[in-house]
Amino acid sequence: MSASTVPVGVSAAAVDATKKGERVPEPCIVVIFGASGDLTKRKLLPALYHLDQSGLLPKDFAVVGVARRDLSATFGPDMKEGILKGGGVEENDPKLKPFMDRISYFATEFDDDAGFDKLKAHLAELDGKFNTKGNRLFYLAVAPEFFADITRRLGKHGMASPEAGDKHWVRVIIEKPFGTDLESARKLNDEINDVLAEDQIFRIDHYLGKETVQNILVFRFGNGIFEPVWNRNFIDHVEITAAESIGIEGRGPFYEKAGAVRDVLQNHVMEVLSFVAMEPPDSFEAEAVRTEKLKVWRAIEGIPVNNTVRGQYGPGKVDGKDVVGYRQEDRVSPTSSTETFAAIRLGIENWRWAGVPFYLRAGKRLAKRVTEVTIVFKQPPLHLFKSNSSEDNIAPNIIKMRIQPDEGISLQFGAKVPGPTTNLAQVNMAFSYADAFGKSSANGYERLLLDAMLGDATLFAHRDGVEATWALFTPILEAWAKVEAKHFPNYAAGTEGPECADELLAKDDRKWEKL
Ligand SMILES: NC(=O)C1=CN([C@@H]2O[C@H](COP(=O)(O)OP(=O)(O)OC[C@H]3O[C@@H](n4cnc5c(N)ncnc54)[C@H](OP(=O)(O)O)[C@@H]3O)[C@@H](O)[C@H]2O)C=CC1
Ligand SMILES: O=C1O[C@H](COP(=O)(O)O)[C@@H](O)[C@H](O)[C@H]1O
Repeated sequence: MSASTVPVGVSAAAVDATKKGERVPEPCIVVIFGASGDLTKRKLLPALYHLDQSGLLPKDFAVVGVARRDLSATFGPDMKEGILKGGGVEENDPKLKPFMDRISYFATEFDDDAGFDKLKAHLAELDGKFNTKGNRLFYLAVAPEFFADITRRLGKHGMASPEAGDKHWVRVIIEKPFGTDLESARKLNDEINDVLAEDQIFRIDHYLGKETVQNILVFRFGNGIFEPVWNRNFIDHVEITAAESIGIEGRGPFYEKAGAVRDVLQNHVMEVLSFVAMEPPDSFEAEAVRTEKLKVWRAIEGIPVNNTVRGQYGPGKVDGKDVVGYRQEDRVSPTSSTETFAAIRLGIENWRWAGVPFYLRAGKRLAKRVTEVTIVFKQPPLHLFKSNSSEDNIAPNIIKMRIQPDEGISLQFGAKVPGPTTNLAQVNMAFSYADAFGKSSANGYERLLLDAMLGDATLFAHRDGVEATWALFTPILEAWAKVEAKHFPNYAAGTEGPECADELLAKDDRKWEKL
């Protein structure tokens, strides 16, 4: 298959590796708990389909969706619709029917022991039909309160480890949020480790599946020119933004308990931060990468609450349309104190980063969807040239790593304006993923599902890492919980966020990048 015929959603390199036999998983059944949910339909099934389309799934393979309602009649068509819409797939794609034929639905309550016994028997039957050899990848695409219970039941009903003497494997992918604070994360880790060995557990953060997030490591460690300046001697400060223009998309009960810190900052943004700040690992193996990430999180000094701000959106306009405020969203309290925006300033106390502030922000219903890392460099020691604009003289060099949308990397630098005087203006050198490699409809789950089937945990969270990030955010959440958010709502939907976020940077004489 040439690069131009690689199906959307999967990289040409992955397909090449498969052709060489390097990355084809063993036969297996993927069992998705929460199969009637939003995540399964919008992300997981399209991702599995992209893998199948590219020949990255084993020939002997099946998917079983598990949820409580009897959906046997509607599950197939419903999932097919998800694949067509979410996967950029044509209805007449010849690979669609054979893929759909390998998907089935199984109804049980998650606390029904008889249901789990029947599920075990059902999977054994499918092993016979699809030659899947007893290998299982369980995916817990369910609300966090079910993670421990389902795992316990898998153990109780003999599904958490391969049958005695078998060479087969059982792995479990667990969705986020992994706990709601340090104590609950520790408890959850203990409960899950009671049943599963650490190498069976795949705590997923779909940001790590994004090509542009992985590319942070490639940019830094796969090139010779960036790493020498990637430190406190050259970098003034770092900004990481995860801004969304969408609201809570009908997930009121979930979001009321979560908020921007638990939903995005503690996990997605901290994962990105670890890639930006970590030391080069000894190898690109799970243990080595996780060790370096953990060192970053552990080197972060406690974040004082006055280095944090929170916000909640009120009514406003997004993309020219009126939208309601958070407190008016379906199944949200009209007096809710849940933050839909959070920003923090933190410092990493190690040799590389001492004295360099990192500013992180995440929020919903902002002016634009943009996830981006901005590295702002120090000024040259002397300004020799005049600028065409008053701003340019003080404009620093900036590397922007755009995670989404318009994925790419740009470098801002000063250039001579053509003409008889030596004046300077800021220009951009830009790399665009779409221009270089073509557009992709991958959603981040393709790579992670494939890695889990292969038993490669490099891009998954380890228990120590989850606890280290919770240790940083738990005191903030506790402090916020003690003080009523009387100022909520404090930003209008469709804007740059609350004023207090600007004030956080103004204290340091800095400004956020405009969204
Ligand atoms: N949606 C997203 O974009 C993202 C979601 N996540 C995480 O993924 C997980 C799932 O999210 P999402 O798909 O949105 O959730 P949904 O609420 O859409 O789906 C929940 C699923 O769990 C099933 N379920 C709930 N209670 C029971 C029960 N007692 N017995 C059996 N089945 C039950 C539901 O089945 P039924 O329909 O039969 O009630 C449904 O299939 C969450 O942890 C979330 O944080 C992470 C990143 C993004
Ligand atoms: O985990 C989550 O992530 C999404 C944002 O993911 P993205 O890939 O679209 O950037 C967020 O909308 C959601 O609230 C959160 O649960």
